[in-house]
Amino acid sequence: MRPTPIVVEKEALAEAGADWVARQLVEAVAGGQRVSLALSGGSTPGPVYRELAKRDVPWALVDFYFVDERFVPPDHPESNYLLAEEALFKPLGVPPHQIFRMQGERADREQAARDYEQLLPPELDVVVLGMGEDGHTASLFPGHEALQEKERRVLTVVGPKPPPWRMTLTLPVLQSAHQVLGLVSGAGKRDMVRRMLAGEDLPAAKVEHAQWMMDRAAADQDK
Ligand SMILES: O=C(O)[C@H](O)[C@@H](O)[C@H](O)[C@H](O)COP(=O)(O)O
Repeated sequence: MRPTPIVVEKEALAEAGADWVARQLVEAVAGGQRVSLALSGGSTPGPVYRELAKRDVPWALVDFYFVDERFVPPDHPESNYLLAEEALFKPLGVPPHQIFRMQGERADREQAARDYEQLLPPELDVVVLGMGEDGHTASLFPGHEALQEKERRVLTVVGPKPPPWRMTLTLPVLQSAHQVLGLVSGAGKRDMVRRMLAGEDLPAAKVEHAQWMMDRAAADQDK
């Protein structure tokens, strides 16, 4: 399914993004059933989440998941959980049982990913994605083998964007989601958006940088 671009002024992105997510959530819970919302990290979604926290949504029916997480503790400045906690969970007073956190603090990264797979619903209802200047989304980087994964629903990866070690939903999960919002802001991403909308293959994401990150991650692991 091809994405439908919605172009707004940068200052209007938070409002437009919050309106879109709130609308999907309200429609999804119409019959009183629970709805799943999966959140990305990075710098773009924070203002959207803060605006979303002001919207009139039956939040008691929303279960919060994560698109990806860096392998850092949940109180680390680079944690995607911390971003969502400060912008959304705390303002809304979301109870812990509605939050399905990727456990980035765990030493056994592979087991943490497999455990998260068990928490995921068969299909996610609403997913918020970002996009890097290299075209990555979630922690799925152009040229990375994780993009070829067809079976696993959650993988650990080493990415070229630090922090290196991450846990990420895979394409099958993102592609089976009912509603997906891609939040993209900044002139530096314009060409990547154009290439993506044109269906072009994106160039591999700075593999040498990724190699450096892998070497460092391996060295960290050996400590
Ligand atoms: O954990 C992450 O880094 C995000 O999930 C990632 O996929 C993000 O959406 C892009 O890197 C864009 O990040 P910015 O919004 O900071 O440009």
